[in-house]
Formats: sequence, C-alpha cells, structure tokens
Amino acid sequence: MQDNIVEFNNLEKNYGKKCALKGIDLKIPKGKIIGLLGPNGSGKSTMIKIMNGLLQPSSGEVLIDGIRPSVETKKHISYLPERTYLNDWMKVKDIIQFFSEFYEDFDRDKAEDMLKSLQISENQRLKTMSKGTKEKVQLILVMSRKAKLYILDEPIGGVDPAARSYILKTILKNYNEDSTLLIATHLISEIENICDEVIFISNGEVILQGEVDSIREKKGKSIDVLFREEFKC
Ligand SMILES: Nc1ncnc2c1ncn2[C@@H]1O[C@H](COP(=O)(O)OP(=O)(O)OP(=O)(O)O)[C@@H](O)[C@H]1O
Repeated sequence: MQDNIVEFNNLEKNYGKKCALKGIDLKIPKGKIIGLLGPNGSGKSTMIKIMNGLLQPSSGEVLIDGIRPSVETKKHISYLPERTYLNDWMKVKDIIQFFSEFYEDFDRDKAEDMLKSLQISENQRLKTMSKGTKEKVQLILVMSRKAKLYILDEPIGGVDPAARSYILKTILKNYNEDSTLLIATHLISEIENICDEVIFISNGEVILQGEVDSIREKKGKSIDVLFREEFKC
C-alpha cells in the first residue's frame, strides 16, 4: 500500500531545446487537496499531461499509486483538461449518458444532484451556455466519478468571482475523502481555504511544497500574498 498517490522521481521534460521540467522530485500524499501553483509557462500543464500519460518524460519517471502511467492508471484518474473535449452541440443529459457508458465509476445521481443544486438544466446544450456555466458542467462531470485521483487543470477561471467559492464548496462537499484532488490554478485566494497543501512551481522547478497552515504560520502571510511576492513581474 503506497502512502503517496503520485511520485515524481528526478523527472525532466524537454520540448526540443526548451527544458520545461528540470528534475522534478515530488511526493503527493493520498487523501489531500493540493494546489499546484505557478505562473504562466512554469510547467503545470506539462506535469499534468505526464501524469495522465499524454506526454512522455525525457528522463526520470512519474508513478501513480506505484505504477507508471498506463491504461490501468487512467481508470483511477479523473481529469479536467485545460481545454474542453466535449462536443458543443451536446445537451447536458447526452453528456451524462456518455459518461455513464464510458466510465464504470461514474455516479449519475451525484451528477444530477449537483446540476440541480447549481440550477443547470439537463436539456440545455453546451453551445448555448456561458463560459462559466460550461465550466461548472465539466467540473461536475469530472467530480462525479469515484476516482483515486482528481486532476483539475485551471477549473472555473471563467466563473464570476462571487460564485467561485460557492461552486467549489458545492462540488467538494461530495468528494470522496480517501481520494486526492490536485488543482492547478492562478486563482489562489479562492482555493487557499480549501487546500491542505500547496506546491509552488517556477521555471520547471518545485520551489516550495508544504501544508497551507504551516506555510502561513511560518511566513506570516497568506498563500495568495506569498505567491504575488514570489512571482512579482
Ligand atoms: N508543445 C510544446 N512545444 C514547445 N514548448 C512547449 C510546448 N508546450 C509547452 N511548452 C513550453 O513549456 C513551458 C511550460 O509550459 P506549460 O504549458 O506546462 O506551463 P503552465 O504552467 O501550464 O502554463 P499556463 O499557466 O500558462 O497554462 C513553457 O515555457 C511553454 O512555452
């Protein structure tokens, strides 16, 4: 039994001459909510694509619950990509049907309950929805799977600030406590209160990892303020 759901061991990724990840060593524990924070181009999406087996590392390895990304690990990861892969003409109820057929671990009742609580009609087509509503639908679908690891790449960036905390709380209320949730985002103030730990990455390197409470205590400031100071332009 592994304590860590994800382990990066001296992982490097180059795109041609560009070195996007420079020897990442990282352990992500089970049962936590983790914020993966870093400025544009720091390597967050590259790390996420490697965890999902969509890109291969140039050297080193990543292990998901002890094994390298494969068909097996994909069954246990529920992934919200940066860009949508759903067809715009589909109605919410068609997408629910698609998820029910495609993923054994999809909990249809959970998805329907969350849609109701956010007042989203199942008869609406994605193409007629606002950007924020589309994001909510996708987040609900991803969080309605019973996965070991949820990876969310920039969720809810298009949701208005007043609604973000509410959405996150509604969705996280349902999440299985044994699972791990990794959220890559720039929206730190919204997520810092729900995260147990944060990882700061900069220029392809991990520059800080720790528990949110102990970082706040040690540095005497919020994660949001720390991030702004660290990555000042
Ligand atoms: N297909 C590619 N070819 C060449 N360089 C790439 C490619 N994809 C990413 N990069 C480069 O690798 C670095 C890391 O990119 P990545 O997309 O992982 O960053 P990110 O932290 O997810 O950024 P953002 O917050 O803007 O989404 C950047 O310098 C980017 O320009």
